[in-house]
Amino acid sequence: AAFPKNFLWGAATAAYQVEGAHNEDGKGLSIWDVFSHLPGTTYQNTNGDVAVDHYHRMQEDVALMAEMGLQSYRFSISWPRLLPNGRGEVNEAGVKFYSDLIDTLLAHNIVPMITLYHWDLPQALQDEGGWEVRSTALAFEEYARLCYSRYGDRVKLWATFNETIVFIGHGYITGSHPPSVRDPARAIQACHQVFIAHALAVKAFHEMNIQGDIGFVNVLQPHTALTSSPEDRIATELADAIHTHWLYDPVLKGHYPEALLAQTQALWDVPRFEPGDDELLRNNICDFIGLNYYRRETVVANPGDTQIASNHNGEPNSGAEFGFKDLFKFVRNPDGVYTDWDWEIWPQGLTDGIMMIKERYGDIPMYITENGLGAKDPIIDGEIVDQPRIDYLQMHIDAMEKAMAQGADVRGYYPWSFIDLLSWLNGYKKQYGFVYVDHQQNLTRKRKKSFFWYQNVIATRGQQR
Ligand SMILES: C[C@@]1(C(=O)O)OC[C@H]2O[C@@H](O)[C@H](O)[C@@H](O)[C@H]2O1
Repeated sequence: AAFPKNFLWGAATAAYQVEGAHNEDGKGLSIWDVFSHLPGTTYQNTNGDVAVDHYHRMQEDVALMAEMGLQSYRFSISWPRLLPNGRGEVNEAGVKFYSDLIDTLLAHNIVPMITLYHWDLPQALQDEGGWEVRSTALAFEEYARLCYSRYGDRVKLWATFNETIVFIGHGYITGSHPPSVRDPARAIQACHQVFIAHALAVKAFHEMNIQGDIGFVNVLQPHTALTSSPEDRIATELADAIHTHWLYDPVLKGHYPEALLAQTQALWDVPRFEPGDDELLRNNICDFIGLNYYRRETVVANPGDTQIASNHNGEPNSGAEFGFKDLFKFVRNPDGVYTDWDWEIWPQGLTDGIMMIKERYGDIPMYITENGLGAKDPIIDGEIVDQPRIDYLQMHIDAMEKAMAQGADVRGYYPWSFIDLLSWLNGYKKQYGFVYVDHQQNLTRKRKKSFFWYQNVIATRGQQR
């Protein structure tokens, strides 16, 4: 099945990982600006102070996107760049940066897709309690309304949050992300406030009559039991319930999965609802779902403690799998093929995952908002020969096409990432980009082999790959 004419061939980034200029032109600090400066929190003490300096090189970077023929670009807005204190006073220089980015994209016929929250909460709001308190959700609505009012005339594709499982899971369960809490009950309550923030932003989107679509971006993570034992099968069902049903149902069905909700409220009396929360969730369903696919996980029952997997490089495996005490944990599939960061390469999981979402949520429009290979790319005679990335992406485009042939309404593909960027915990060794950044040469950009490969995929609308 050829890809439809209006299918969007894109690529993705996130503000904290590319922009730098962490305290320039009036920007406030985010929790990542603060956390990454704490000793030992990130690999090699890397941080986003400069990142790959996209803030000062935006025109050059968009020109590279245009040269590639990119039809869409998914980026996130740094909340504290617009609202240094999280709410109230607007930093007009920050508003202008994204307005210029949007105008430059449109001038090159590149469709912008905005992610409002890609983990960089204003530190000022964290100081008030962060995602655990309702006032942060209200501040998020104010921030969303500001973005709609300033960019809603030109941007048609909006997503509220990126990967709750990562910023809540690592922020409140493993503690490897800010605010470094390890308490599942607090995690569930924080996650509830995020769902409310999302619903308030969707409600505002409708009230302001913004022309376009608004959605949510989650990790798409199929689970396979290591053995057919009852324990492993139950553990796998629990992994599906927590990683998929709990995180997708509130934004696609408008409520939590009942059985699991009863368990969390019996166990920890969370999530605690405020009056009106039910209606907010029920009345603000997404127009689309963004799916970030990287890997499948193999599951066993977990008699032990919560674990954090790390890769065999010994680095903290950002986005690392974690087990839930006495519930389930992820283990290596003995027959699996793995990346250097211990993520199983399993393209069939993209087909299966898309069809699982279609099965559970019906004909919801979907975008593959992230998919990519994190690797240390080979450099041969000065050329970045990232053939493993080309092979990975080609297999996953095939897998996506298979799901579309089975009737899934997939509307775009955004490989992670347009350009090599700062990995939250893994510094710069873990590269994902079509464009290389030379940290020994003042962050000079260099086209990788995959840049030209993807240029041709786009030019042939997916026929050649
Ligand atoms: C944890 C990790 C990684 O570093 O590999 O997973 C894949 C990708 O997901 C994105 O949402 C993050 O913004 C980006 O930094 C990457 O993060």
